[in-house]
Amino acid sequence: MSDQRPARGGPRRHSGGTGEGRNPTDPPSGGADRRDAAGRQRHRGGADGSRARNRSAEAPSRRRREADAARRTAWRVLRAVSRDDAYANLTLPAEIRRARLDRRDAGFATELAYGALRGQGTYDAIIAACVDRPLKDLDAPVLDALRLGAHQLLGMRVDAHAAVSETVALVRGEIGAGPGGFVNAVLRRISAQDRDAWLAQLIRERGLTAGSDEELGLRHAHPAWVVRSLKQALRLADRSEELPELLAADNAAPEVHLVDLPGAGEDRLTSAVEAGAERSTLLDGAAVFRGGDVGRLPGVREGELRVQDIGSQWIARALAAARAPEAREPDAAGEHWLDLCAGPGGKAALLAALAAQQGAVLLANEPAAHRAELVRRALSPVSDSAWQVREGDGRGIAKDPEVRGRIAARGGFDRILVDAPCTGLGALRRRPEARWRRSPSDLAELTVLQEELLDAAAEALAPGGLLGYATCSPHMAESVVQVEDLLRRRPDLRLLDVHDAMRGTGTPEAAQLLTPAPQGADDGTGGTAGRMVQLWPHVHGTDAMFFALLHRPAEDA
Ligand SMILES: C[S@@+](CC[C@H](N)C(=O)[O-])C[C@H]1O[C@@H](n2cnc3c(N)ncnc32)[C@H](O)[C@@H]1O
Repeated sequence: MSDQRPARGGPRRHSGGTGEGRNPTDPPSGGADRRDAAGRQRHRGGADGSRARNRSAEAPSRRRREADAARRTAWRVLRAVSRDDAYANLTLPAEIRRARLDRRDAGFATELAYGALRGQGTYDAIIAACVDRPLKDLDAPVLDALRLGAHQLLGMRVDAHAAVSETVALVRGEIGAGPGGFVNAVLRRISAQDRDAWLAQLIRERGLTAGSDEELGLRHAHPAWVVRSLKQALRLADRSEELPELLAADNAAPEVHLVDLPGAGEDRLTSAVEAGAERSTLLDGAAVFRGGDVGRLPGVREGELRVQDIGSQWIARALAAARAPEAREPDAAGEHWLDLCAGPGGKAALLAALAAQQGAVLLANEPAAHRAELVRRALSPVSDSAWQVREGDGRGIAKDPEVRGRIAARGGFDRILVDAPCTGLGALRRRPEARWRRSPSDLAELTVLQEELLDAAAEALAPGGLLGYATCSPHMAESVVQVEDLLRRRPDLRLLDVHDAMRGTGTPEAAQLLTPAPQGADDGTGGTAGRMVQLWPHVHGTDAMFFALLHRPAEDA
């Protein structure tokens, strides 16, 4: 049996629990498989379909047949992601509720599922080195279990014995007895060396050069094309040497950030601070919460205290506070604001609250009906005289007769936010599976949509108005290049230095962290990047949000 042979790559670190194990080169799938009454797959075992004779060193009565609830929850999340293209951040809370996990187990399931998903590319490379066939030939449920096992062994402080035996129990309970031996044997091979040793082996075997996109991608579990995009964006910001830090930050769980909607009544932030949150050092009205269940904080259920990345808050506040160069009015009273891509309503809620304070009104636009409903819900704590939701394609907004009627007197909207659909490469911390699901081909479609939304916004902008363009992606094609292209198509627009508005709304500490890209740098973008802001997880603790501010000078200015 394979577990009796020295494992590849070094001495065994532990003896393993079940003692059961088939050679990992035995197929776990194929014609020999059958399903039980519950539709779960049962594996008969060997390549020839004969019943496996892998017996545990433990007595059968002592072999665990069921996984613990936390591991089962994590496995279900991985199954939903790989089988149904589900989003882990939506599936996980539902699975945690379904399994009624307590706080500790919920934390374990979260770390397990998110870590296995984030690390998938690297774990798959390691698993592939332990089996003799392409991973696509493994049963998907078995592969998901192996990923969970690999993350426990190489990415968490889980005892190796427990990692192997509990994962095998998970496989037995959820898939069938047959693949239990296979999984046991593969995990034992994986456990033979630690993550660094595995990386060194794979890098050596693949002949990867240190610091290459492929080597960094393997080391930090990012596809090479994503590494390349982030590298380019960092170079533009004169932060090239920070790439490993950024990649590492993408693999860390983001902190929970809170925003207290201004004008919503009591000071919810103070209550949150009393309950353990810390006021943000970057932005007034924001806090960081590390205390677990955010739902128990006063105001969260009512939607007045909201979970929102500080980068998003900062952008909404900067747009609301920005002043056009020729602005005559001291404030935004009487202005019409537009959030063109509002769903699910994070920035729209803050914008609406700020609009209400300043005597402006916000139109929040979102084409997807269910997301438009989320926007309505997000805006509900704010007086409904300050906002309205439009359900429709943002590209047609300037031609919508109802919208035209509303803004006719001002000649357009005074402030527009285009928080465009994008690859989300700036929010990889939040969406653990996204990096493996996205591909460079997504860019082609998204950049066309971004361009069309920007054109529509420019058309709907009033003379003297401000247009904010945000993406949750530092990819140059979705950020700086979009703005450059818009300026070429619309010579009536001017690019403002958005640092002024960002510094004006952030704390002095935040202002210090805003280092503009070198002006006039030979960056292939015309040197305008210095007037746009790129936030970074490893610098600002926010998502890698991009923000640029444009202005349409009034004709008489
Ligand atoms: C990045 S999200 C916006 C996030 C939002 N601003 C927030 O802070 O919660 C982009 C949104 O644009 C919407 N969208 C997609 N196509 C659109 C279109 N043609 N016009 C307007 N919005 C669109 C998506 O449904 C999605 O809700």
